Amino acid sequence: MSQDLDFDRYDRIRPIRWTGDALELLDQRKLPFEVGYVRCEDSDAVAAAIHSLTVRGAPAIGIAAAWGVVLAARQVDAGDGAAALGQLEPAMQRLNAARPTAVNLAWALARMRRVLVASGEHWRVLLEQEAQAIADEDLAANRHMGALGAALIEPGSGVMTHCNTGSLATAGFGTALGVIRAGVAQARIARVYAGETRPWLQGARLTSWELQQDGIAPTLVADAAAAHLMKGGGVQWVIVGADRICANGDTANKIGTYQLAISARHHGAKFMVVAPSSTVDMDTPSGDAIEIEERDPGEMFAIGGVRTAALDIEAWNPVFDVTPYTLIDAIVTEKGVIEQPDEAKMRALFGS
Ligand SMILES: CSC[C@@H](O)[C@@H](O)C(=O)COP(=O)(O)O
Repeated sequence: MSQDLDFDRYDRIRPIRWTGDALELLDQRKLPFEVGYVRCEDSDAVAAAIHSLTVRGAPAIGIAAAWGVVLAARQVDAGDGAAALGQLEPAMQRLNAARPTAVNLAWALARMRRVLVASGEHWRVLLEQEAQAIADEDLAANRHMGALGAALIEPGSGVMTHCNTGSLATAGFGTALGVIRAGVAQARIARVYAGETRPWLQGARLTSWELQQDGIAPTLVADAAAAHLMKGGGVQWVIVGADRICANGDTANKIGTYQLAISARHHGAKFMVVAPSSTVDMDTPSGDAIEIEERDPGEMFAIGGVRTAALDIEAWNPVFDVTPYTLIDAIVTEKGVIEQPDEAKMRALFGS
């Protein structure tokens, strides 16, 4: 099925560009009104870009961090990889601290560490090759997951998605949005609803814009409209990405995902999580052990620089939540699909 898709159609947006001497990041704070790249010439600039959401989405921040290590290596004078690792460790720890919830960040840095430990005098070349491999593997995984996820959807279905999980959040094509792209191309999906995703509006600004480039017209809904929409029967599948999938299948994703899962179960809609295996964290037993990022409450007081909240108030701004595995109907990864996930099925596919 995936061979039928013209992937080049979907490969126009690239949030991360390696120029050979710098990392260029599509500035997602300004999309869709300004399309421009921020140039990072050292690893701390990459860490700052990850923290500020200039680059965002679990796979994309892992890829950016890997290139950040390549940039950090420019400041290092070492004869082999093991010696370089000691000098690179502080920069890697600053990259890792940029955002806590998406495991792809730590996963990509662990891959870079492993390459350093195993490499001799050619460690710089091998490090750069590893960063490119992380990006290339992500794109290939997304294309494969698109076909696997779409196959679960009955023709003519309505789907709802949350946040942005497309090319902007990955090396290309997207996770949940990849399934939606494939599903629309195969006429399995007839309607796409995108939740706004307050407070940062990834759905309203990014997903809507990204789907427009493909000629897919999503219907934007307020996050608060989801239950009402599902009650009317307009949604057969909720399809979302993930920032961390635990050993038991509990899944952290953008704040608001959990209430979509509850609402889907209540209304008889199915709930699909789509993520590469780099998002699976078998070392975290359940969602209770995930650190949930809390961002500046100021993000909730204004939209586009215009104050929308009363003055002198307090706000709480957790930016992820955990959906329990019992509310998930399918976890789609490039390694395969787990329906009605639980720890035994997770361990069978991903080992320990
Ligand atoms: C393929 S992206 C999967 C998730 O990273 C995505 O759904 C999400 O929650 C992104 O959050 P963000 O805060 O925009 O980085």
